[in-house]
Amino acid sequence: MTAAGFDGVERRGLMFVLSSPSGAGKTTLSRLLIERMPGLKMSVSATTRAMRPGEVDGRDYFFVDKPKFEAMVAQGELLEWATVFDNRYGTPRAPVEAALSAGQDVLFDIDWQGTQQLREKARADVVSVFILPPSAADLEKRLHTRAQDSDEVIRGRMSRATHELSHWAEYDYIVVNHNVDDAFAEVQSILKAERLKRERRTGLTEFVRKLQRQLEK
Ligand SMILES: Nc1ncnc2c1ncn2[C@@H]1O[C@H](COP(=O)(O)OP(=O)(O)OP(=O)(O)O)[C@@H](O)[C@H]1O
Ligand SMILES: Nc1nc2c(ncn2[C@@H]2O[C@H](COP(=O)(O)O)[C@@H](O)[C@H]2O)c(=O)[nH]1
Repeated sequence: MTAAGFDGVERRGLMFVLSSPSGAGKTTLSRLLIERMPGLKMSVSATTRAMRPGEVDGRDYFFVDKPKFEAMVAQGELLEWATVFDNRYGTPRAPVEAALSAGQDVLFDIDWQGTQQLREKARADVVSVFILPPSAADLEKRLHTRAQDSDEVIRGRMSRATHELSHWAEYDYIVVNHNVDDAFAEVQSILKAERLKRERRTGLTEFVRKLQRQLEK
């Protein structure tokens, strides 16, 4: 689970988690992170929810039916899973383990239940960020502007937002998504700083020893 960092110091890969009430901007920020941060791989979840217009199976989600999802759970194929808005969502284990072993960081767009499960499994390697919308009105507007869910689905997501919000204090960082550029810059800074944390830079001792040997010459 180690990778050469950009500066040549080996480090452990990390699991970078974004959570928020539906519509606050996780998907938007995740896409930007994947585009602009080398060494970061998106975890593609499995879900039983219906595909939205424009979504692609295997890119946005693995769309599966309930029996298939239950089989994945039974066979231990999911690192975490939860029921959200009456649908099941879960993180396939194998791609995450493969990415971490290959020295990549992994990005998760999952809810608070999944985040709790990841934390229980790998506390030291999970960095979690909760995204807040600037206001309830903005949140509702964003869900409508996205234009991918029915009014009934949007009402359901808005009524669940309070419960989602109640988990904000479990997260390492809180970002208010007023505008995408600023929120992206903040999330990017968090990832950059976490990549530099001493505890996960397993190659530091060796790196510093080498420096000392050079200095002693
Ligand atoms: N800062 C922002 N200002 C205005 N609109 C935004 C902002 N961030 C995201 N949006 C828009 O809000 C909508 C919802 O964003 P997005 O799909 O990223 O939310 P999400 O948190 O991933 O939602 P879900 O949990 O339902 O998947 C999208 O149409 C997106 O373009
Ligand atoms: N615990 C998990 N939650 C997940 C996963 N994949 C997505 N999600 C969360 O579900 C809701 C709804 O997503 P949507 O795409 O239907 O709008 C959102 O909060 C996601 O973060 C997962 O694998 N595990």
